[in-house]
Amino acid sequence: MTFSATTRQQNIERLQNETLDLLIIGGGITGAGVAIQASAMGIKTGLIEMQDFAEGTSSRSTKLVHGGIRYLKTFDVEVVSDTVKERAVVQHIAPHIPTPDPMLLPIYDEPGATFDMFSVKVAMDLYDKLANVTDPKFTNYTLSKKEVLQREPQLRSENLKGGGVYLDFRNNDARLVIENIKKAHENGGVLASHVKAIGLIHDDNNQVIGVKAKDMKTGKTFSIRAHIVINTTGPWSDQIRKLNGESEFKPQMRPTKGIHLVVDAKKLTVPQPTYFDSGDQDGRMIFVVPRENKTYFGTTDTDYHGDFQHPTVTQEDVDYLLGIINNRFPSARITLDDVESSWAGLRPLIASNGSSDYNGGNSGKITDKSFKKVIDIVDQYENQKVSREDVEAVLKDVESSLSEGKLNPSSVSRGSSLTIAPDGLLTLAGGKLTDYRKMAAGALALINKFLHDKFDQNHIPVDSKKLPVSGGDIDPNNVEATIDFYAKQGTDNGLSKKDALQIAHLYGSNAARVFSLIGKVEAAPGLNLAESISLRYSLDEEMTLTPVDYLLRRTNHILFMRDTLDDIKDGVINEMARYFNWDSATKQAETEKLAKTVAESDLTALKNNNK
Ligand SMILES: Cc1cc2nc3c(=O)[nH]c(=O)nc-3n(C[C@H](O)[C@H](O)[C@H](O)COP(=O)(O)OP(=O)(O)OC[C@H]3O[C@@H](n4cnc5c(N)ncnc54)[C@H](O)[C@@H]3O)c2cc1C
Ligand SMILES: O=P(O)(O)OC[C@H](O)CO
Repeated sequence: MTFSATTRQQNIERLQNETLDLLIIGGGITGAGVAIQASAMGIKTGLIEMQDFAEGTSSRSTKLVHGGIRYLKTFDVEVVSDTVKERAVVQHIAPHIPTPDPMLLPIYDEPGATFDMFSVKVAMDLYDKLANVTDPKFTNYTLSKKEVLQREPQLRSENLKGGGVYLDFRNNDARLVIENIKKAHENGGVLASHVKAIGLIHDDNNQVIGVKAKDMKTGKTFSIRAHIVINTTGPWSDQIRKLNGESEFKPQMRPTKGIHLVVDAKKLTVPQPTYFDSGDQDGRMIFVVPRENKTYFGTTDTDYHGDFQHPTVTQEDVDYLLGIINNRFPSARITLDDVESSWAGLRPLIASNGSSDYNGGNSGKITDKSFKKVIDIVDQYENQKVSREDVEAVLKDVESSLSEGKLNPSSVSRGSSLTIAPDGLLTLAGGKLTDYRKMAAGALALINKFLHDKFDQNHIPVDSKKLPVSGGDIDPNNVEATIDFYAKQGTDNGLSKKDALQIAHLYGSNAARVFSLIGKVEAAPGLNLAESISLRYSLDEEMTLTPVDYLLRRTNHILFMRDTLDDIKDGVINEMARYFNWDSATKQAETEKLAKTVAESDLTALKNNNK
């Protein structure tokens, strides 16, 4: 089903001229999850995303679908319980994306260790129980020190006590977003990338009835009308909430930056995803994950106040991660020059989330000073010396100062929150990518109620656990066999098995649509047939508008296939220039944007500084 640059133009026209039931601001995983469910329920749904879909946090994660076993240590059992159960759900609705891949958790006997051999078994048993993991192929087990070193001989052996192995899933975060977006489009949703909400529109009762929007490609501004508006802008959530001019605006978000570095697997070899304490007693745990023939590792967790659209990797971030990796894998001796690619993203943490709280509650501790303030003001109120408003003012002040006892970023709960502002603006923020479906289901229950109560609409809820994403028409219990089946359509039409499998793994059941281009699409100059049909499909059906969209988010070329990137990038640019009929200035600008993105990814500036 066409979902192209032309569709984008048509959808912008529709957004200007039709009143929606629901407008979603933000096209990361949270917005995409709301869009697929709302559109499937027959709710007239629009979504605007100011960048490319998934260009925010949802393409910059650790690329896992996981329950966060470390959150058990801060007793965030609710987050773990919700997210670990969601792993299997996401794998069922998007079988070609999350892949089960048991995590190895080496245990070191050192101060501040998150787990020891006893507690890791307890945690893994709880983790499996919460997720109802019963398949002996995936239930957890422990390893002796010798067994751990047999698996990962580069690991430091001093103080190593053994390890735990438990099920988690590797993921392609940006692919999960675009497959939700495409399905929402297939369901009748009206979605457009590079459209930014720049203002809220209110009726005479100061209720939000739409947004002022800006086409970021043309600069043209226009209005979009909707009965309900939901803010799913992740780290940007406060910026949207501020648009309604709330006089007593209190920030809700506490964005923290996390970075990842990618090296060749020959430099750092792990047979499976591996997860261990940083060793710095900072509450951090670090992932090391194999991907294609690379290994990536991360992540940091530092409060961030910079440019949300361009979080960058700093020398300090690199030093921190390389220090940890070279301590844990002493023979690897990874240096900055070994880094082939990288990425930086912002967690949309809820500031008031205490370390053991979920859904935006606030079990954070307040200081004695604030506690005394509350007691005094209530005492004065009881003696009719102050008004109720005076009490409310103090309580509001204390609530916002909950971040007084600012938790270490890694102790802040990864829970989500769904809030309604006085003008009716909904905000769905926080959480993890893993529980996007559940977060969206919660929001849809509220949206459906509003549409019923205020607009007399009756939409039958869908079981989102059984709502496959685009490309997800695959037996979740028989993924490899189904992928092989699809790949055969490629080899039957002359593709190599490797190329056919790569397309089938990336596009799932949509691989059939990609292979149907064979015979219609020639191999473009500088590209082989497989890359040419993959690119054409992405241009026609994934609203791919730029080379960066294709090489960074729709495929893994920039992050995990760096060896062949230089061979194909000119072919991609030339084919897109032909497809879009770019003039030379546009082609030059897109070429420069790609070069800038690749230079940022491979840390050229830091490497030059170190010369
Ligand atoms: C380093 C790191 C590692 C992580 N690892 C994992 C992991 O492995 N597994 C996991 O489950 N979770 C992980 N997470 C968490 C997960 O990535 C996030 O919870 C999730 O991606 C947030 O998605 P979102 O849609 O809420 O936000 P985003 O993906 O940021 O989407 C918000 C979108 O809103 C758009 N936007 C902003 N303002 C406007 C506007 N005015 N108009 C229109 N659009 C606008 C932005 O461009 C953006 O695309 C990680 C996060 C980080 C930072
Ligand atoms: O938010 P953290 O600290 O659990 O880190 C995110 C991980 O890298 C994957 O979820």
